[in-house]
Amino acid sequence: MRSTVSLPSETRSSELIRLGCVCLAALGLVGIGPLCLGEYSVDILIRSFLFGAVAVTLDILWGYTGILSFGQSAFFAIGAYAGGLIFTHLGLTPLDAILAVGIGLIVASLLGALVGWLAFGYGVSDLYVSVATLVLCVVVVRILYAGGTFTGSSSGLSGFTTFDLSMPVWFALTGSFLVIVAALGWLLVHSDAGTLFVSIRENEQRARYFGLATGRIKIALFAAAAAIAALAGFGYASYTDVVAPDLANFKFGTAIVIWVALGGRATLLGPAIAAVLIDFISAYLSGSLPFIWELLVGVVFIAVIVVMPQGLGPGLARGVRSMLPLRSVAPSSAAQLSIASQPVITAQSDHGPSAIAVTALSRHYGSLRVLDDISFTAQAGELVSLVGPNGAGKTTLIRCISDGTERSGGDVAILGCSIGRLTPEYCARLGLGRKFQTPTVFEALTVAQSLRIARARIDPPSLWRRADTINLPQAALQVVQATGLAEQLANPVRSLSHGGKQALELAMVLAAEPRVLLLDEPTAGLTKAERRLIGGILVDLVARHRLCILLIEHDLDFVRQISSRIIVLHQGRIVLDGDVATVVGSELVRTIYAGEPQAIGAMT
Ligand SMILES: Nc1ncnc2c1ncn2[C@@H]1O[C@H](COP(=O)(O)OP(=O)(O)OP(=O)(O)O)[C@@H](O)[C@H]1O
Repeated sequence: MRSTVSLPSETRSSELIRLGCVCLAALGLVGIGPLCLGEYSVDILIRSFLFGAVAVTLDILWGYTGILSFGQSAFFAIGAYAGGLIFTHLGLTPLDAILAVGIGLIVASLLGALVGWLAFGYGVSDLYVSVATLVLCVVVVRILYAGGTFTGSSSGLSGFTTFDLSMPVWFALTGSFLVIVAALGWLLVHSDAGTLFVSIRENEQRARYFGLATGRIKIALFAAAAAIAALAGFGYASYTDVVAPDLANFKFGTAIVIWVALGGRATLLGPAIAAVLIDFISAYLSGSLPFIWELLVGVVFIAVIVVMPQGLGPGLARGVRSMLPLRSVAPSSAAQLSIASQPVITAQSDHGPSAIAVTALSRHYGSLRVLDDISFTAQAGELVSLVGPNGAGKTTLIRCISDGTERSGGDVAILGCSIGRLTPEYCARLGLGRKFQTPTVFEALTVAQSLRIARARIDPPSLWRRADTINLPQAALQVVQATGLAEQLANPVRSLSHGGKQALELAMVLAAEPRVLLLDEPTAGLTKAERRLIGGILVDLVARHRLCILLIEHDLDFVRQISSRIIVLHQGRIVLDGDVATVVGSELVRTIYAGEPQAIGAMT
């Protein structure tokens, strides 16, 4: 059975109305700006608006998705040089202009995809992304220097013929560009796809274990951000008719990072405003205080980071909210649960391939052999408990079953398919669900958003819409309802208790509709009643839906009540594999647990 969790939908429409009002107000300001401002201010702001748009792209990358890039300057320069080079060497026909925009967009997005592919390779730390983008800036600057008369080398290109537009028109064009980029960015980050970006920032590993190809998502996002930065760069070259290698410099790249940090990460509007204001003020200061203006900007940056580590945006937003009687977002209690009768977890045949088949599996860290010659199978309709003393290798075994890159030797097959060297997201796509030992959740998301992310592979998220319902399988809904999560759908996950997070992770794993479940101590931290309930749900999943569950538990009483079979692991080897009565009555198990009297008590 699949159930539908309905969420308050009026929130989205009121948000869209507010966005429309803000955009109209911003466009109004852009319209009247040249009438109120002096020529110098208009000149600076035309440039600042373009920088503001680039800051928005970096905020989506860094603030929302956790990708700290210093390379937006390089993409900005690529767009600028595409314009500069075409206008210098070819001319300014409409075809030339289209060619320049096209080349800028294509080169920037392809290079973005390439750098993303290199930077987001698995096993690579987040720091590598920042280093890779710094290197990108250096490489682009060196290429521009090496271009000789073609790129103008260190002097760049200037004085090329460009669009003959008045300052008010440029002001309207670049201002509207900023408003459009910010509005589209807002729609994106407030859509289900935006929630997916935040889930990657919060806990990429968890997202991957839901079968989400986070590397590909980040590459696509990085390439799109590169393209928009290039478009802004093209606008810059077209307006100023000057391009220089400094545009690609990591100094400019770092300035964009500072704008975002000052404006407030993951606020979108904050970085846009900060970029415009700082560039505008800097232009004035650099004229009147040529030797110390950079120092002043640095001091302000440090002061803001110390006083408001989250930047100016969130503080300003709080101030505005406290002054204006804005309607608050509908509370979680407004969410309704309804059930649609539709079979989702299909009953599995007992005659197919084994749900889990592990053959001669080994895992060693250097000379330390943690797992040795592990072989067993588990069928659909079996609840196999994996027990053993601390350090026996239970978690390592689950890791090797759910991630093809983990094991040192042997083979693992899920539902008849060998996982080979598949990474967790592709193992998950074979029908595998994994719950981690400690609650592994998305702290900054709400309970409802977390459940939606767990379903993202099955119900792909929209790039601009936020769904007002979540389809959940019956088992996930049962966990949500029985553990009180249903009343906390709009609450942030970080506000949940340890037990609440445990229950949420289990509900998320079940929401992804796995056919093979790997559960590492799923009831740790739950109350006795909740444990009973979870036990009942697991038994039901196995009995009615013929799922296969491999469960690690230290509470052997719990194990005895729900298991159809028990595997005992000791010092990285399987020492016993049998039904509950055989294992409980085993002298060998008593000996293994000799140091743990409580466990023996529970087994007997
Ligand atoms: N990345 C690693 N590098 C080195 N040794 C590791 C690594 N991961 C696990 N080990 C070692 O492997 C052994 C088994 O660890 P594992 O966590 O699988 O045991 P466990 O049976 O799950 O224990 P527990 O019940 O306490 O969770 C331990 O001795 C541990 O120190």
